[in-house]
Amino acid sequence: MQNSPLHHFDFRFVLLEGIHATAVETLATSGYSRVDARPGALTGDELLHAIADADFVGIRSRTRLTEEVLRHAPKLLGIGCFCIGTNQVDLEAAALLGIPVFNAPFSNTRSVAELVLAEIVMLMRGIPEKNALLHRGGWMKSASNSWEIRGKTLGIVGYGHIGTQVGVLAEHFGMKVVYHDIEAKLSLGNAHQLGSLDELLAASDVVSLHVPETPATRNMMDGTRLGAMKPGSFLINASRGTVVDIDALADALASGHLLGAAIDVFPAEPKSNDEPFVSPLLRFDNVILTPHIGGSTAEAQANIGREVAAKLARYANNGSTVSAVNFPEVSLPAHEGQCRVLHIHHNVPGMLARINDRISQAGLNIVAQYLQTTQHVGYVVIDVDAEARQVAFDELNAIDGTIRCRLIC
Ligand SMILES: NC(=O)c1ccc[n+]([C@@H]2O[C@H](COP(=O)([O-])OP(=O)(O)OC[C@H]3O[C@@H](n4cnc5c(N)ncnc54)[C@H](O)[C@@H]3O)[C@@H](O)[C@H]2O)c1
Ligand SMILES: O=C(O)[C@H](O)COP(=O)(O)O
Repeated sequence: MQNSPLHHFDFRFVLLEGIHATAVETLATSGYSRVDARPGALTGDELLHAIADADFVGIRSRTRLTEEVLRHAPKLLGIGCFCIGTNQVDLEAAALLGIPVFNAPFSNTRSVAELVLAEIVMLMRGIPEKNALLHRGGWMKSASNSWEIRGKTLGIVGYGHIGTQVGVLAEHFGMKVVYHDIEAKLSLGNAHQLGSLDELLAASDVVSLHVPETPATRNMMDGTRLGAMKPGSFLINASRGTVVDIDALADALASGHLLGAAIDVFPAEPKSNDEPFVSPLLRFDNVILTPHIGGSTAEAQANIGREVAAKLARYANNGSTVSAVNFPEVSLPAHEGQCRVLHIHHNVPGMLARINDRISQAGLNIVAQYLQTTQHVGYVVIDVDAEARQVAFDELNAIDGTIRCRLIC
């Protein structure tokens, strides 16, 4: 990793995956004009080459930033996930390399919730298969397997930002809402938290998944869990593709145990719009397939562009790490008239004493000091008078255990 007192307005931002233009506008407003914005996701050597010289990288859900990839970007100071999910980044490796990761935890949640509501109505009316048949010239005017959603039970798995909104919207349609979450949650409206996932599966006419990708949610909906759903019920997944065993879902649809599904996310997704999509679900007319567009609305993408770009710009020119998902969070005021030294270090015993010894031995006057730690990483921010900046930087940068040191004046 390179530690340097580079002027912060020289930073280079690389934005991949067609991040909304509001990101570039927001960075420009903050004084950053060196922005390389590209349309698609990159992999392999193309990715390494694109980010080799970047100070900041912006991605969405498709770009994998593994430890190996991060090690090929020695200047990298910060990562912006212009989406909710951050599972595509090795968060721990990033933290140990001194790289905070930011995301947009709320901006696209309403878009996902609206899509899920529409899918509940479509599935329970049998619209996907009627629509497919009609496109092939078939006419299936029938009320068989066609229901109002009023009075039916929606089971929400993962009652977070999206799950709660789905619940509220579903109640407006007259649905009964039950949910399962590993945390105790405040129930909105008349929603009712159930003690276990199995209880929820047995009670629900529609199950909608809104959990993050974690080891515990991987294949959470396997053959056994799908079998535990009510006969003739429906499954919706707009969370992460790894949460559902797709082959087991295909079996449950083929046997008629499930009457339909709406799937927006897949275990393997094409890297670009030019790659073909392959799935055992292609043969089912009663499955709504969407290409991971739950959060892809104009409103959501414009808001995400602004939100994450603002977080990156704030970290670049102020050092604030508020809402970083992998890093000690420090909220910093402006530092006009002073210089700010940002010191990221391994969180080992005695580190703060070492920092303060260095500062006092150098006779530096500290105007303000901020500290926050996580299990492995510590982040100290020190404001000093402008004339002391180089000494302060050199002293802190020389401390054993330093991961990264940066000066903002
Ligand atoms: N399809 C899309 O385009 C799209 C858009 C946005 C978000 N997402 C995905 O949707 C998911 C949910 O997003 P969110 O913003 O609501 O997240 P959130 O963090 O606000 O909520 C997730 C909830 O799941 C719960 N949870 C975690 N592990 C669980 C488990 N094993 N069992 C039950 N509950 C568990 C958490 O306690 C939390 O309440 C994420 O995976 C996110 O990446 C997809
Ligand atoms: O995590 C998210 O916010 C969603 O999965 C959307 O991802 P996207 O920005 O790649 O559409």
